Amino acid sequence: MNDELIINRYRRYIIYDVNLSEGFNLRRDVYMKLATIVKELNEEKEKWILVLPEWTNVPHWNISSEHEQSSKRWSTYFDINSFDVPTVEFEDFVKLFDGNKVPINFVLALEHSDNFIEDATPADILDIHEVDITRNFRRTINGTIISIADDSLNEYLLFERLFRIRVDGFDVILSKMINENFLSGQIILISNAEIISHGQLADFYSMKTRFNMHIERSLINAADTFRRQYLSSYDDVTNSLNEPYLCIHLRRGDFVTTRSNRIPDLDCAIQQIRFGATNVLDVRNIYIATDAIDAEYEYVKRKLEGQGKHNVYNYMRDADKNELSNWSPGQIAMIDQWICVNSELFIGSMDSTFTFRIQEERQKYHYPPSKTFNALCPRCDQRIMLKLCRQNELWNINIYNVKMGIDEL
Ligand SMILES: C[C@@H]1O[C@H](OP(=O)(O)OP(=O)(O)OC[C@H]2O[C@@H](n3cnc4c(=O)[nH]c(N)nc43)[C@H](O)[C@@H]2O)[C@@H](O)[C@H](O)[C@@H]1O
Repeated sequence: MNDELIINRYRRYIIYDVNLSEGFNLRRDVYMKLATIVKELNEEKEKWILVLPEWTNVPHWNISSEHEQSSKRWSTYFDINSFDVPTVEFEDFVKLFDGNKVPINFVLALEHSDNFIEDATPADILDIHEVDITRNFRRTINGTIISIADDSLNEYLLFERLFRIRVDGFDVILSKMINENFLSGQIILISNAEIISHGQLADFYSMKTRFNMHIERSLINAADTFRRQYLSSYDDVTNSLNEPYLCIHLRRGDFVTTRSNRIPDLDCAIQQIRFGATNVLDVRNIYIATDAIDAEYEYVKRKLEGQGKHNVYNYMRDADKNELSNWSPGQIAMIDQWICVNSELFIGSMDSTFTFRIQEERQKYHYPPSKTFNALCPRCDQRIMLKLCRQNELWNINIYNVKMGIDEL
């Protein structure tokens, strides 16, 4: 970090929070939107620093007390020095204020507008209006004021002025709005930041942001060690022991009930995985990243290994128990992701942001789209598969994200 951006309480800061029901991988996406805003703002004279919100109350994570503190920090999952905007972790930011609450000059509380405007301009931002902070923030039992998306911020922040902003606004519009209306503030909180749309998904800023978001080194090392040990996968592809492997992201958990029409049942998944490992790749090793319960995972493994042609692995089930105790659920999820990033062929789960982040990482390392943007088809009924999955007969590499410029198989 150059001198100009040295973190101190006199610089300008953007803090944001996200609806707490959003999971880890969607929140990662929200960071990318905020990073784009900060980059836009930093094209002007002022230098803004992005405060990285703590990973608190992440759904699906059951954090043990041993990992509680570290699991909140971004540096536990990412090499934050690789980020291409100036950032500070929330915990470190708060420390700059010597135990006092941090004064937030403006809270910009985002709300969805009724009309989504495809080509919105700053003039299309509806209803920027100031509201009485005491009436619009809920009060806790002891009378203090809490923020809109994340109650826990109340402990550290002191809110001065609140604006409700009804917008389906793109990242670029928000940076213009801040420049035009809120530059008198030194610290701004954008609440419910998940509402911001990616205005420039394919443009230089956000692709660069994505590509500069490197996974934390010790997680990569753990994944790489596992790859070598169990999957015979080496970064040096000239190594004579190197073998390709298939990676599946088999999303179960809440998707079994909330998205049952978007994921296959286990037998249908097994059918597709077997086809991928035998007909598409002809590989021995299959890695399954999954949030499945043990009984489901064991069933899939038993069926796939039953014919004696394939071996199935999963970090949480196969890694050394001492090593496993080092990691929290979020870190194990990142290890799973990195193993999938490095597979010869990846097949994910529809609608899962966990899958999307793997696909983006693979793009970064130039894996062919045809081996990256695939998802398990929800049904194995041949008629439906033909309709949904664009591939012949039984197999179905589903070109999932055509917008990303995917080639045909
Ligand atoms: C539609 C939305 O989808 C969102 O899920 P989705 O995008 O898959 O992705 P995430 O929001 O990250 O939530 C998935 C979480 O479940 C765990 N998980 C899922 N798949 C795996 C896996 O393969 N390995 C490991 N180790 N962990 C996994 C992990 O903790 C991860 O952060 C949900 O968070 C929302 O509640 C909502 O349902």
